[in-house]
Amino acid sequence: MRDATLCHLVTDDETLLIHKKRGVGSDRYVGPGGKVEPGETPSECVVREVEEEVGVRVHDPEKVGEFEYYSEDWDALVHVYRATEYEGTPSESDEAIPEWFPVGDLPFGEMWATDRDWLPTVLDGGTFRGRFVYHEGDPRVVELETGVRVD
Ligand SMILES: Nc1nc2c([nH]c(=O)n2[C@H]2C[C@H](O)[C@@H](COP(=O)(O)OP(=O)(O)OP(=O)(O)O)O2)c(=O)[nH]1
Repeated sequence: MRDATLCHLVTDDETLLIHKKRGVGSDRYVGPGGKVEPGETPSECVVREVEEEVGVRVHDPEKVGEFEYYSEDWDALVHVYRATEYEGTPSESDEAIPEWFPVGDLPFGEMWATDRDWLPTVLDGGTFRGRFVYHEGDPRVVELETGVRVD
């Protein structure tokens, strides 16, 4: 199972999403993130990916969740982080266009369907663990627990 990361950067009442220009999830809004490289820890990966995709450096991202997903041709374990402190101004890269959204008004219609099941918990400071299955590109929840310990 390959490892990947996602980062949800949260300020007082907004969160940063990206519109990916290519790769998994392109044309959807997602948190910045990507594949964990050999020799790298997930927390090193999330800092590197955020910097590569939107040009800001997050400080002390905290792991707040994880989900495993299975699809016809691959599976992955995604480590989800929340960060509140960062340096720099989000800017467009060749991979992504960053955009801030009010935490109470997220573009769920243009996100992975299962994000609406766990993202509000994360933005609210909670934790979760999930297991999803993707069928023809559409994920559905098989199992989801909140308020769990993740590390
Ligand atoms: N929000 C959300 N993100 C997801 C879901 N499934 C899923 O893989 N992702 C994220 C986790 C990773 O950040 C990314 C997939 O990793 P990837 O490494 O294949 O994507 P990438 O094209 O950005 O690759 P990379 O070269 O930047 O490493 O998509 C999902 O259901 N919801």
